[in-house]
Amino acid sequence: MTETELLDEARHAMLNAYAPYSKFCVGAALLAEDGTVYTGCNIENASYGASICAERVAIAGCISDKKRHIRRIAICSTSGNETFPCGICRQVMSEFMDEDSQIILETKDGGFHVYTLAELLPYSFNSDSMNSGK
Ligand SMILES: O=c1ccn([C@H]2C[C@H](O)[C@@H](CO)O2)c(=O)[nH]1
Ligand SMILES: [Zn+2]
Repeated sequence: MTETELLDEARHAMLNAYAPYSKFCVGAALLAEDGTVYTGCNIENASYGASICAERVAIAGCISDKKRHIRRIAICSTSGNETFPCGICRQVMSEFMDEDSQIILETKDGGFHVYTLAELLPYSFNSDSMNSGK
């Protein structure tokens, strides 16, 4: 599954976004350890704080299918430019992705830019943080 193929899946998932409040539609597609692709769209709520991002919807599908390792994730949105994942999504990604795993963002020209998780979330809090004092 290439970067472009994964972005195509994300773009397709974006069509299902439920975003009546922000009107900002996001799609995400991730590649699990076994090569399965999981997709997600943002799902908003009248109680705004109950909304969930596309990335976490995709991750929830993957984890509830008992795949615990994510190789890469692609994200696109109606902004037509790079949509960086929010802080909560970066933290959730860090639970299931390696520091050097790829986050693929669609760019304005229809291309993409690849970041590593470490670039987007340096010095992350993880399970090692809790064990380091023992
Ligand atoms: O990376 C992002 C950034 C924002 N959103 C959603 C949350 C909300 O529904 C809308 C506006 O913030 O976009 C995502 O799904 N992923
Ligand atoms: Zn998010």
